[in-house]
Amino acid sequence: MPKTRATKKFLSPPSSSGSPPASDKFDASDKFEAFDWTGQNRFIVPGVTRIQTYRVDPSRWTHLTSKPSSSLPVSHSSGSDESSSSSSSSDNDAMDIDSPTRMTTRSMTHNGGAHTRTNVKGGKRSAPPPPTNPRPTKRQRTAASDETPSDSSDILPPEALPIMQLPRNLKGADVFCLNCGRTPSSGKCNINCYREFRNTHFVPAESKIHIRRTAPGTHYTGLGVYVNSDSTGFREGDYLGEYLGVILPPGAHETLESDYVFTLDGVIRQKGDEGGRRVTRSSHHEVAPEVYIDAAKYGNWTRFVNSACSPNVEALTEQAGRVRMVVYRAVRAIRPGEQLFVYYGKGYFTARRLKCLCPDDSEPHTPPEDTIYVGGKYSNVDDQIASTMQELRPALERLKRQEKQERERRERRMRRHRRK
Ligand SMILES: C[S@@+](CC[C@H](N)C(=O)[O-])C[C@H]1O[C@@H](n2cnc3c(N)ncnc32)[C@H](O)[C@@H]1O
Repeated sequence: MPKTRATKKFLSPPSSSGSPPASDKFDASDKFEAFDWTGQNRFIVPGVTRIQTYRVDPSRWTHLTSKPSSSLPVSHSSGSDESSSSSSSSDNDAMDIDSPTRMTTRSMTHNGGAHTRTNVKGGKRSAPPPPTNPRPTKRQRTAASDETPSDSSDILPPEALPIMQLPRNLKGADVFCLNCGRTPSSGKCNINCYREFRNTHFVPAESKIHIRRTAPGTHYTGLGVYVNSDSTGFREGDYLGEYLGVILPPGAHETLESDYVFTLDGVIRQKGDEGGRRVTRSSHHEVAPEVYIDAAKYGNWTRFVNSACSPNVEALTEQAGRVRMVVYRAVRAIRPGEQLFVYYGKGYFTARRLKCLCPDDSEPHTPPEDTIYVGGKYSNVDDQIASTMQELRPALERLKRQEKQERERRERRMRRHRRK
């Protein structure tokens, strides 16, 4: 089965997201509407019963950020003792993931990225280092804090980027649907593969987790995701959930001041296949652009997963059917009471002039240099890119050979035709 990592990349300018929320009380009047993950009521989750996505109520958002901090009702031990702090949390302090009316967040803006899986056999993917964003303009800052959903012109149609048209001549062992094992281009693998993949591979993580404030003080990282103490926890390799959000058009992330943007690495595709629709016929192939999933305004519980230098969760890009998705998967068994952590990478923190406050270190610290967390270990970003390119090369060369053969066949046919 081909596997690719998604690299979580964080691209945004510094944010002040380290400060505690102004209010830590959640009540039933906090309204959170369920949306599909594009915000356009169209996307692909039908048939998946436990998926819940939320739009954070804009007025609540403003309310939270404009009010001065109130005292915290429950104190948690900080940093390394995350699991014990989690189990000591009171009900008031926790939001059950199944209770959207109690869910809330702080007004943070940031950009992220994900590890990538590709559809190329053995293809392990890592993303190039994130571009450094310019300081946002006033207009950009205003747009980022705008309470209304992004202008619809900013949002690609749901079928656009996550449903990538795969190169038709990547065949046989090259391209698999992770669900059915068929080649998407065979026509037999379709959107149902995505649904089935979710239904069969994902554990019902939503029923095992809750979101609550992390330990106040030095290691305060806002809200975090914890495994319920009365649950069985997760096993290594469990698929926990999909990173949901608004799909941004290429380049849009550069102007956004969002702390929630995940990057889905590009895949090889046929030139002209834009957003899963064949636009022109062309014999050229290219690596499809990265896709950005912004969970600042639309998303699910995965947006609350904090970063740690030794994470227990990894972000992968999976391909099921023609759908690519960023998924969170447990890299080790995760016990009840533990907080879920994914590794954001150093770039995230340096771009925001933040120190990592993860429990792996008793002091605020800078995460490991230029690394991404792939396959249970840290790897140098450049090495990962090089090895990814190395892995892609045979597939690209095969494509070129196939194109050449096809061209020659066509020319022979034409010649025969002319002779007649
Ligand atoms: C994707 S959000 C995670 C959820 C967030 N804690 C919240 O309350 O919405 C990323 C933000 O959480 C905080 N954060 C997460 N991990 C952190 C860490 N290891 N050190 C410091 N801040 C962290 C930062 O403020 C960061 O911008």
